[in-house]
Amino acid sequence: MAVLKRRVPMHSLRYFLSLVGLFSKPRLLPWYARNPLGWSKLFLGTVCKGDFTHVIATKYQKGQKSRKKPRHLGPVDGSWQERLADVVTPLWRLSYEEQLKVKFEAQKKILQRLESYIQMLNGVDVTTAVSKSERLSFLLHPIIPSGNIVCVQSNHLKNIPEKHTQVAQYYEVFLRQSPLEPCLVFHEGGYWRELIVRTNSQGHTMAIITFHPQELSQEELHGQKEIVKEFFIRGPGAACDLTSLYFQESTMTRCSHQQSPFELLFGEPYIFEELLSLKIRVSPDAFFQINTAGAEMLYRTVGELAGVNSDTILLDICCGTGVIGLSLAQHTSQVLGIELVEQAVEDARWTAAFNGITNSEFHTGRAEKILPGLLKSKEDGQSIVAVVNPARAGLHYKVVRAIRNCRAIRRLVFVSCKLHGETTRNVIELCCPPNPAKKLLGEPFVLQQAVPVDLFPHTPHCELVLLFTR
Ligand SMILES: C[S@@+](CC[C@H](N)C(=O)[O-])C[C@H]1O[C@@H](n2cnc3c(N)ncnc32)[C@H](O)[C@@H]1O
Repeated sequence: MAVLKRRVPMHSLRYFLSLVGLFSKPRLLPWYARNPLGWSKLFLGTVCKGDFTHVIATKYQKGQKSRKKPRHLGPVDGSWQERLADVVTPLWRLSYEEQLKVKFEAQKKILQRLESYIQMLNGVDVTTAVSKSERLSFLLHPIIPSGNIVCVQSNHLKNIPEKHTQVAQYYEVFLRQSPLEPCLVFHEGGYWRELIVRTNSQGHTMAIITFHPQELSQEELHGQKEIVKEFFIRGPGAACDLTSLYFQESTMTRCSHQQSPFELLFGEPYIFEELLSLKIRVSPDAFFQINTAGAEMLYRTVGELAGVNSDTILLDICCGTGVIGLSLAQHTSQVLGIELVEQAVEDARWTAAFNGITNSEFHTGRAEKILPGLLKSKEDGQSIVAVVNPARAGLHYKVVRAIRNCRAIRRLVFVSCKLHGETTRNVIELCCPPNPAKKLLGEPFVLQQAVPVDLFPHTPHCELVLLFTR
């Protein structure tokens, strides 16, 4: 059995005791464009060609004849370890310089397609030589490398810290001795589901176990919690020296704290991180960037592009634990944060109070519900800078519409972890000519600058910071 990380989530590393990931189809990545057509065709994945695994495998196995082998009997190309590395960290064979080049070109291609589409919407003839050229009308900065590349040898995957590997390995020991089956495929039963490990720069470690209770009684469930707690306090797992162990009983694939509470089995309830001179509190349900040094580079970039001053109201939409707004609070008149996850908002309020920040206000709930009303109450001529940092699903169209129709917002910083699908639609709706049918009435934004920031070395993921003004 191997301990695998199945995907690269934004806020933590999850481990699954399953080889399922290795058999999944190669995922297509959006870096190869064909002809620019409609935006949905352009950006929704249908025009992608190839994937990193394929490209790298081709590069390294030229001249080798392909052999057919049954998929379940053993590795076809290279060792299992290499295949796993190809799936989880497809760029691992490239030098870091080469990785940055690949990522920069990928971001540039996406921006070129986006720009020509926006030009087309605005009536520019995209067949002319200038618009067909590779030049962009806005400033695309060189990619900012990850601040701190940590290449720890842990299960041979370069993006997993040693501590995470250690906790995952002890969890595996625990699972092997448990009479209850692990839950490998959600709908196929089993109890022990995911392990999420979070570490901070001081080495404090929070582990969160999600567990499917199946038919267990409350008493039996209590018994299991005691057993796993004992394993990590006094049993072999004590070697991990966990700062906290959380347990979430979960009958859905994903549950918020409200749906099913994170129960602290032992230790400290929070983990703290030092970033941009702030001490930040992080709860188990709150998002936090996985690469703190890289995140600092990202937030500095956002701060520079936001260009706030003491008269500015800074809107931090999808603010998580509030780091972006709070790191700029002293340069603004007020910070207004909106965030869906209640624990993250509580963290943001705690962080503001602990760091002596008194000009911030955080709202819990969906941005699409809160923002329109919040903007109405601020229509007194004061300039507003908006920063949006949505999850991969992008912003709800009501958020885009509220921003677009608020005259006080002349400057917008959009942090995208994946300029794709809905996020591309967001950008188009921010920049297209006024469209009464869609209630997009305000002046269009113009993309001025784009800065790719690499938070995820060895993987194809890259953050992109976009500055729009009007
Ligand atoms: C990529 S994270 C960014 C968080 C924060 N800016 C940071 O850097 O830590 C996206 C955040 O958006 C929140 N979110 C998702 N959907 C939302 C919605 N409809 N309204 C408000 N926040 C939402 C998530 O809970 C998550 O905290």
